[in-house]
Amino acid sequence: MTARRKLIAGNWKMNGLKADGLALASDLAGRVNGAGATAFDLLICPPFPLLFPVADAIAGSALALGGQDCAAKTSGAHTGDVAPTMLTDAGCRYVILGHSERRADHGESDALIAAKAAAAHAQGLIAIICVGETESQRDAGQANAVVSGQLAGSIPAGATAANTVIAYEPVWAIGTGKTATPEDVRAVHAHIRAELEGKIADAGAAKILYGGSVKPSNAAELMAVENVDGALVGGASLKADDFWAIATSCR
Ligand SMILES: O=C[C@H](O)COP(=O)(O)O
Repeated sequence: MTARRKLIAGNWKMNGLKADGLALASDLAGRVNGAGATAFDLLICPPFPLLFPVADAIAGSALALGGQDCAAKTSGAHTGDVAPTMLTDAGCRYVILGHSERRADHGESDALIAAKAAAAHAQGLIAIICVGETESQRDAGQANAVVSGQLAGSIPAGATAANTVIAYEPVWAIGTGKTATPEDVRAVHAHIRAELEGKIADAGAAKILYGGSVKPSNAAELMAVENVDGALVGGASLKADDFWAIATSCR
């Protein structure tokens, strides 16, 4: 099996003001700095207004920074949008794209997500492309088909294992406390691994994260599942102790 270093990503979503974000980021940077060699890379994705101050707070640390979205365009008359260059200017290495909350709240299509990912790649960002089925789709036995369609439509030409991470997030498990069973996760991640062939260069080295109610009590079991190469964590990433416990459960 290809060895893939774990990535533990914290998606703060629309939570926290400057003081909260700086305290959390500084706490995590201190833990990363003091940990020595780890089995994981740690990433935080704060809301846009916090990127610059958080970048200053974690400067010199191995804690990585990412955005929660970016535009498909590089600049211009696009009110409210944030260009990939603005993320790199703020010190970001990663950007989350196609999160189910963006797909639902903003009507983002697979084609738009692919365009955003291509724009992110052009600026040297690593795109974390999110996929996952709803509860009704799972109940109808469509989980793999839905994920296949999202992968086919959302991964741009030029994607490689170095510039693209896939996050499998079953919508029904996000923020609900319902976690997919290790067997559910194993089956979908194996399906995604097979689907990446031909869509991502060096597909066997591409990371596939699991997201959806990951917490300290279930992290070790989930992170041990084959083809689970880390986690995309929402609620539990807002508490340093919980997020660090999830990360250090990686072996
Ligand atoms: O991006 C993170 C996911 O939506 C998971 O969120 P959650 O850990 O709060 O369920």
